[in-house]
This record gives sequence, C-alpha cells and structure tokens, in this order.
Amino acid sequence: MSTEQSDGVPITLISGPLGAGKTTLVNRLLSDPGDRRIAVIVNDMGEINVDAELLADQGEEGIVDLSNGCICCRLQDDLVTEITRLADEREFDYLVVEASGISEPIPIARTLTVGTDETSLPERFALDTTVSVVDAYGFWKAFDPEESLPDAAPDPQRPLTEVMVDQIEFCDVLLLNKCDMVPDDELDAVEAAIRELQPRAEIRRTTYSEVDPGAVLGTGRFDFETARRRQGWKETLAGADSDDSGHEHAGGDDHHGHPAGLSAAEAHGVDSVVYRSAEPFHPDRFDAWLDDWDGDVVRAKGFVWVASRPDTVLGVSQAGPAVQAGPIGEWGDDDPSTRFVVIGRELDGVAAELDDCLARDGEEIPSADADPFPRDS
Ligand SMILES: Nc1nc2c(ncn2[C@@H]2O[C@H](COP(=O)(O)OP(=O)(O)OP(=O)(O)O)[C@@H](O)[C@H]2O)c(=O)[nH]1
Repeated sequence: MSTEQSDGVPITLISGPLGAGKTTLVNRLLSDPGDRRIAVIVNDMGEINVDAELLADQGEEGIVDLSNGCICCRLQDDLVTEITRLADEREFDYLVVEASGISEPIPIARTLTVGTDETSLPERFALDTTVSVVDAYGFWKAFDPEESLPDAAPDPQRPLTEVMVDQIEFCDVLLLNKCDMVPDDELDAVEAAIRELQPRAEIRRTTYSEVDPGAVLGTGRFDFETARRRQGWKETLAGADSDDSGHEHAGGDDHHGHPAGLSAAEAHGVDSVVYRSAEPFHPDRFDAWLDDWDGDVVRAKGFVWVASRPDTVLGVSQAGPAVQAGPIGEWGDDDPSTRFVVIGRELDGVAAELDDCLARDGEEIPSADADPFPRDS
C-alpha cells in the first residue's frame, strides 16, 4: 500500500449538518481521484444507508456502509473495526470517512487519532484533514426559533443547532456549500458569522461541493490539540482578557484580530460581544436571560459568577436554543468574575440585558440548592 505521507494512510473526515452536501462531496472525490485509490466509510443514522447506496450506484468499490447508529457515539468501535478490515481486504491509499449529519466531529477525530477503550486504529493510518460542509442556505434557519428542525438528534438534549456549531468550530477546511441558493451579500453575512465561530479554518464557497480534491485530501492540516483550541469563543475571550477595552462590553474593537474600524463581521451585522463583570448575576434573572433566546445569538459561552454560588465557577455554553450551565470548578485564589462571549446578530442591547441580570443590593438570593443550575437546555 502506498501512502501520501510517511506516517500512514491519510484520512479525511467529512462532517456537517444533515443535507449540507457531504455525499455530494464524496461523490466528487470518487469521480476525480487523480492518482489516489480512495476507500470510503459512510455513516448514516437510519437502518438504510441512503448515502452508501447513492455512492454504490456509481459502481465504486471500497465503500463501507456503517448504518443505524452514529460513529461519534454508538459505532465508535465499529468504525475502527471496519477501517482495520478494509485495510486487510483492499488496496487503497486514501480513506474518506463521511460522518452522519448528527455526528459530533471531536469524538470521531479522537477515535481516528487514539482509538477507543476497546480498539485502536492501526498505526498505518493518520487523520490528515477534517472538513465540515455547511449549507449556506440553511445556516440562519438553524438559528431561527420559528423554524422547526428535523427531530433526528440521537440525544434529545442536544439539538442539531448545537451539533452544527460543533461541526463548524472543529474543522480544518470548511465548505460553505449551496452558494447557488444564496445572494452574495447574504453569503458574506453567513461567512462572517462562521468566521466568528471558526477563526482559522480555510473557508471555501462551493456549489454542489465542487472543490479541488487537493483542498480536502492530503492537506496535512489536522492537529488534534490545535483543532481543540481553535474554537472561536476561546480566542475571543483570550483576546478580550489581554486587552483593556472595558468592563462590560469589549465587542466592536479589534480584540478578535480584525483591523481597527469596521470588521467584516460587523459590516454584515454579525459581532461578538465579551461581557465582563466583577459583580455576580442573580441566578434566576441570568437563567431567564438564557431562556429568552430570540434567534440572534448563535453562540454564547464562558465563565459565570452567580450570587447563589459564591465559590463556584459556572460554565455556560449556549448554541442556538440549547443551553448547558453548571459548576466546572472553584474560583480558588482568583477573584470571582464573569467572562462571557456572545456571538450573533443585533447584539447592541446584550450588555445592558446582562447588566440587568446582576444581583442588586439587598436583593434576596436563592441558595445553591434552590437555584436553576446545573441546567441542560
Ligand atoms: N442547490 C444545491 N443543491 C445541493 C448542493 N449541494 C448538494 N445539493 C443537494 O442537496 C441534497 C443533499 O445533498 P447531500 O450531498 O446528500 O447531503 P449530505 O450532507 O450528504 O446529507 P445527509 O447525508 O442527509 O446528512 C441533494 O439533493 C444534493 O443534490 C448545492 O450546492 N446547491
């Protein structure tokens, strides 16, 4: 078996929301493989793997169908087993793994890097590139509370919007697909929002996932630790911490690497606001703020101080309508303070709304037993 890289057969992992264009991309790669002999593993949630059948219709060999489960959770061991079996049975020098639309990429990347408790990936493989395909037309709809999303998440506590945000935050290359369906100015807005979530990936605009195979195969871009750190909100918080741009609202300046003045994101109405406060929130009002989601907040995440838990760091993560908030540690020697980044549209009022959630002098505060945390959606 020949390899593109000295350290193993490279793997490209393709993730992305349902119907974004992942199978279309795999078909493209199979129809234009160049010198590569590509094997494909396709994961689908249903009992019938429609995607694998669509690929098989093309008469390709080396397509393995992993159905009726999700390779980020239930089928992790099967994924490794199938890769091992495929390598024993066939000659190929590139492996493409298409995850189901509801798969979270981080556990799959971990499986493809270090294996699972039960199985380990043969040393002759190496994860090379993680790709997320995102539907430009469906992007804002995913954040629109009026739209009903397909009820297909494996975990009802993890709405698909949240999975989509994970898929955007964790990738080396992002295809912003279905560009034929969206006017250019709207595309600029979607790309600006994605850039806030994902500052480093290469973003390519595509129609029918048309891309040079070299952009997604053999790029050598994947690195697990870097990928984990790539989440936009962390960079935004780090930037806000290192500048001195104010107590409540650090958005709108150059803290996230945009040139001073109007950033691309701001020009399209997408922004990130960093809220900081040395006063605690009233737990009930902050909880109500988290509940009162109007579709403009794409992502909110950070470390929060609530008055009901003076010693506890509350970790808060919101992706679309899904909210998780719970204790993640103690303030210890650090002065308690809230640092919270909000990414979305029309965020002008956010800092004032959050100020309104701060505990007021003399106000009654529930005990930790009676506050709404931890909460999961
Ligand atoms: N108009 C338009 N349609 C597209 C484009 N890319 C893909 N499609 C269509 O969108 C539908 C879904 O594409 P797939 O490639 O099956 O999407 P997927 O991400 O594999 O979908 P799941 O496996 O269900 O998650 C198909 O009917 C495609 O033909 C595009 O750029 N523009």
